[in-house]
Amino acid sequence: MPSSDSVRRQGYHTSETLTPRTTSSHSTQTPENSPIETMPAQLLSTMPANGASRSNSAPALHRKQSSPMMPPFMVSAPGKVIVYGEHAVVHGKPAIAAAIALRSYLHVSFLSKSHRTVTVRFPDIELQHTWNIDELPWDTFSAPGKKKYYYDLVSSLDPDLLAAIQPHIEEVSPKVPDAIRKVHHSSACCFLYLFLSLASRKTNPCVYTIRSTIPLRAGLGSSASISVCISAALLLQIRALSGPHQDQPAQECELQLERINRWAFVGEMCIHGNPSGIDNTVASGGKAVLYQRTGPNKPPRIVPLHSFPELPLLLVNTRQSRSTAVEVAKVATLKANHPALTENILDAIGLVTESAHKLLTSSDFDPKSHDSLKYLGDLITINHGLLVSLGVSHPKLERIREIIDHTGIGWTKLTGAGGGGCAITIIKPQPPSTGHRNGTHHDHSSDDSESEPDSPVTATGSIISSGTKLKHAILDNLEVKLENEGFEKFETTLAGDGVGVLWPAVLHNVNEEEGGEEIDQEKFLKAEGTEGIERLVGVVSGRNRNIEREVREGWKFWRPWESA
Ligand SMILES: Nc1ncnc2c1ncn2[C@@H]1O[C@H](COP(=O)(O)OP(=O)(O)O)[C@@H](O)[C@H]1O
Ligand SMILES: C[C@@](O)(CCOP(=O)(O)O)CC(=O)O
Repeated sequence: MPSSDSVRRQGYHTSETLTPRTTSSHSTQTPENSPIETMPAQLLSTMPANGASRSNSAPALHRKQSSPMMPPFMVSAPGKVIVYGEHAVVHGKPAIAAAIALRSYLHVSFLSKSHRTVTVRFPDIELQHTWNIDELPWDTFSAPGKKKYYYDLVSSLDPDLLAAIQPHIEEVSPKVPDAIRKVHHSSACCFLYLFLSLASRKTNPCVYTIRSTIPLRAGLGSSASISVCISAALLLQIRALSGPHQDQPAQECELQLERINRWAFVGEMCIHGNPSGIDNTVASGGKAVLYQRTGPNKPPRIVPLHSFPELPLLLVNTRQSRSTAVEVAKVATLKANHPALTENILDAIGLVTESAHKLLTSSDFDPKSHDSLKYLGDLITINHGLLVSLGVSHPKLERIREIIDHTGIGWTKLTGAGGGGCAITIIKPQPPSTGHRNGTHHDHSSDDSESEPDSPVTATGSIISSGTKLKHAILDNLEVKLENEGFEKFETTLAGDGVGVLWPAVLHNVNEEEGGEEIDQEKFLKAEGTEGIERLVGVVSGRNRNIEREVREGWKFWRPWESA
C-alpha cells in the first residue's frame, strides 16, 4: 500500500499549459489507445456531447507530457427506495423507485508513474487491495471479439473475461471468513471488470477509495450506487463523458447518463448476477423512474419521472437481514396456493403504482399542495397493506409502522423485498395533531390536519414555524424510541440528484485556505460517519433541518430535467 504521502498530490499547477490535440474518431478513441488521462473541470465542459466524435476543426485539448501529478477528484451516486410496486413488479406490474439523499462517494487519487499499481480502498467492507497493473489480463480484454468500447451496450458478462480476472480476484482477502470474502470478491469483481473494460495497460496508477452513507444489504441499492461511481469515474478518466456543465442540452445530458448507466449495469451484474437494472438506472439519473418488465428477453419499460417531488423522507432500517430471493419465493408460493386472490392483490398493487404515476404526470399536479401529498400518502398506506397481505412484512417492520403511526407524522410502508430491511415514511407537510404530541396517542380522525387548530398552514401550503418546531420535536422523540428498540433512523429526501462529480476534489468555502481545501485520501478515510463524510465533501444535508434543500458545494450533476 502506498504511504499517505505518496498518494498526496505534489505540485499540481492550476494554470498548467494545455496544448491542443487534433483527432479522435469513434473507433480510435478506445480505452486501449487512450490511456487514462485526467483533465480539469474546464476541459470537461469543452468536450463534445459524444466524447468520441471530435473533428479536426474542434480540437480537444490535452495536458503537456511533463505535467505533474493530477489532483484527486470525486464521484458520488445515490441509493434508492422503491416507493410503490415492489413484488408486483416481479409479476409484470409497474413499480416506482426514487433516488434518496444517502449516497456513496468515490475518491480517485493519482500516484506517480513509477508506481505500476491500482489500489481499491473500500473501508465500509474492510477491503483494501493493490494489483500490479502490468499483471492484469489486458490481452484477454482487448482480444478481437472480446474488446468492448465505452459506447458499447454490454448486456451480459463474458465468461472468458470473468475467467481471466478470477485469479486476480482470488488473491483478494484469502484469509478472511467465507461470508466476508464473498462480499470482498463481489466488489473486487465489479471494480476489475469495469477497470479492464474501460481503462488500458497504459493507465496512470490510481487509488480508488469508496465510502458510503447507504447501509449495505438493506434494499437501498448500495451496490448500484458504487457501480455507478466506478463507471462514471472510469468514463471521466478516459474522456468518454462531457460535462456535467451548465447549459448542457438535455439530449447530451441523457446520453452521458445512459453511458454511465450501461457500465454501472455491468458492475451490478458482477455483484448480483441478474439484476433488474432499476437500481443502477435510479442511481445514475436520480429523481424517480417508473419501471415495468415487458417480457422475457425484452428490455423493460423505464419512464423517468422528472416531476417526482423532492420530499422529506424518514427511512428506518430494521437491521433485520433478509433475502430478496426468499421473499420473492414466498409470493410465488402464495400465488401457487391462492392464484386468483394473489393475482388480485398484485393487480391492486399495480393500480396503486399507476394511480401515483397518473397524478405525478398530470398537468395540474402541484407537489406543494396538501391534497396531492395526501393522495400519494394514502397510496403508500394502501401499498403497505397489500404487501402485508402478500406475507412479506415482518414483525419489526410492523413495530416500526406502529411507532411512527402513533406520532401521526406521515405515511409508512415497507420498501423493497420486505421480511426485514427498511421502512419508509413520507412526512406530512402539516404537523400532527395535539393528540400525537407525546407520541402515545393516535387519533385517526385528525390525520387530515386541515382541521388542525394549532398548525396553521399558509396560503401556499408552507408551515409556520411553531408547526415545524413541533414536527422536529416529534422526529427527535421518534429517533430515541426507534433507537431504543434497535432500529436505525435516517432523515433524508426522496427524488434527488443522480450521479455527481467534484473535479478537482477541492472545496472553496470550507475555510480560508488559499485556492480552497483539497479533499485528500487520508482526510476522506478519517471522516467520521455520515455527517463527517458529508461535511468533508461539502454537503449540507437535508438532515440539517434549518435548510430547505440539500447544498453540495462545487458538485456538478447531469440534470436532464433542468436542461434545455
Ligand atoms: N460501500 C461499499 N463498499 C464496497 N462495496 C460495497 C459497498 N456498498 C455495497 N457494496 C457491494 O454491494 C454489495 C451489497 O449489495 P446488496 O446485497 O444487493 O445490497 P443493496 O441492496 O444495498 O444493493 C456488497 O456485498 C458489496 O459487494
Ligand atoms: C421484491 C422486489 O420487487 C424488489 C426487491 O428490492 P430489494 O432487493 O429489497 O432492493 C424484487 C425485484 O423487483 O426484483
